[in-house]
Amino acid sequence: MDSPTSETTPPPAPVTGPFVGAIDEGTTSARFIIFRAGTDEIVCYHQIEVESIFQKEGWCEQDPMAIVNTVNECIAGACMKLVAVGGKVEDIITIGITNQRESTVVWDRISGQPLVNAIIWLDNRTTSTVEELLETIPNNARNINYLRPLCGLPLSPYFSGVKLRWLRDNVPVVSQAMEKGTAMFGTIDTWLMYNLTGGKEGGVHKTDVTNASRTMLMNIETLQWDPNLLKFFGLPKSILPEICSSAEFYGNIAQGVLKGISISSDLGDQQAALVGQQCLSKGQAKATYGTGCFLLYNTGPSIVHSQHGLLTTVGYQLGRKATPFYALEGSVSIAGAAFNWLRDNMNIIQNSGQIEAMASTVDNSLDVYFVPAFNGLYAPYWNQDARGVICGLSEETTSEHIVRATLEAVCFQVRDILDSMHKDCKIPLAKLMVDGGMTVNNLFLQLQSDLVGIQVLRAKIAETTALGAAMAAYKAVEGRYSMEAPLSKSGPREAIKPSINSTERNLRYQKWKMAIERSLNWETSSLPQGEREAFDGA
Ligand SMILES: Nc1ncnc2c1ncn2[C@@H]1O[C@H](COP(=O)(O)OP(=O)(O)O)[C@@H](O)[C@H]1O
Ligand SMILES: O=P(O)(O)OC[C@H](O)CO
Repeated sequence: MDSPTSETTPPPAPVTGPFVGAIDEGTTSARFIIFRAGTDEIVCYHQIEVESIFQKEGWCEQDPMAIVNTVNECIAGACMKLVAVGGKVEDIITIGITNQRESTVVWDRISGQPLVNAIIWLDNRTTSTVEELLETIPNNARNINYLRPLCGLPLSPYFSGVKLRWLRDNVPVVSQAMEKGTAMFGTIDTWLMYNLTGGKEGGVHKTDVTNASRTMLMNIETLQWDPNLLKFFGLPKSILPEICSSAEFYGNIAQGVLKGISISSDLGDQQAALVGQQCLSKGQAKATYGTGCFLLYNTGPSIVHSQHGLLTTVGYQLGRKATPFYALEGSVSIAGAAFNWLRDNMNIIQNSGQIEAMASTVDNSLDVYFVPAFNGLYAPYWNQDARGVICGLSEETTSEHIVRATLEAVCFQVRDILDSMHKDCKIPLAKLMVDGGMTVNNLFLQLQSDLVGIQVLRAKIAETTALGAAMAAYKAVEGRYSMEAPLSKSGPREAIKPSINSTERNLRYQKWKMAIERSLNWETSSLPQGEREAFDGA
């Protein structure tokens, strides 16, 4: 006999297409998300963590085949869920790719197999490569900004060109393959796309302007590989992928559940979030808080060269003939990753679900300041010799204060970047769109608003990065997608306003700057003169 509820509640209607899929391959996890086409409505998704390998101090690698397998598992998992709710996989009209940027893969053209593990963007092994490259700059200038006019970036271990040069100099199997012309280079988008479209059996070798703009090898004006940059790094052009726009036909998927479906977009994850957040006009900015934190400010079609430590990067180019939009970027290498460290190395937390509750048990951080400069400091300092410090410890300090200071560290780093953006762009930012894994934390967003003194607007959906890739893919296929107003299933953005006064804010920021001073140039082979004498005399 039917229960009363089954008489009154009809079974849910099966979901109907068309759909657009997005692969989001982040540093911590990969996911495949299926959106209802032309909207921000998530129909289903599947997410799996990706393991990082730490072989030596400062090194961070991932297994390229594990990345491909994880993405394939995510695709299969999400498609199963789609079918379970009555949707049809053949109604996925196209997919897009978005990815952790700068991470570097080199593989063999004949076998299609990786020659080494992927060097992840966070990896710091190339500090000595940067030193060597600085020595080659004319007139003994040793200027980290020497290449900025060409590529918009300072010389730093962060970028793919430096990692590739390290591989050439240190891994014989890579240098030999480069010489023989059998090596292929790609960032994670390129590697995934090559595998999805057939691998050694005709897989495409392409990237997009946003990912290419993070290699130090692409000319920021021509959007092509630059012969002078290739000469500086001593790298052959034959290993590089073709640079395409962020929204166009890339190729068809060769096998698996999505066989025959096209790939129509490719964007670095931070640029995809800029699109997904609808920051499509000059002057709009967003911050994404994941493993790292990345603040991008849309500068429209103009290239703005930062005088204050920010990066000039391509924001997006939505179609072969579309005007490229540029962005100023402030990159913070350690944001959510600091909590992974508190969990895995310090045992202070067991999972990220505890962070907000723990930090809320105390009213403040009790004057504790944590600079998590594990692999140097990125924007605006670009100090590869900085290392982490925790200052202001007292007998009263508890784990809760340290957890709260870790949240505040991310907020202060964003203040550093906003101050630089203000100096570069002259106009102070009135509000900041935010997204990413850390933004589920309400206390964190309040602290962010308090410590920078502006309104923070939480994204309507958590998956803005994937949404940006899906929007770009749909635009490539349909052309008519209204980027300014996607059909939105969710309400207005939640606004968080500052709750402390500027005197308190500025006082706390001064303390942060003192903590920063203590972290800079820590990694040094020789002690400064005065300190060495004091030590010798002891
Ligand atoms: N409630 C939380 N509070 C603070 N940080 C969090 C919270 N939940 C997750 N995180 C952090 O967010 C990061 C994961 O965010 P995500 O956007 O998925 O990263 P990615 O795109 O880099 O893979 C992790 O480093 C984790 O420590
Ligand atoms: O993995 P995420 O989301 O922190 O992003 C990594 C960045 O793309 C690195 O530049």
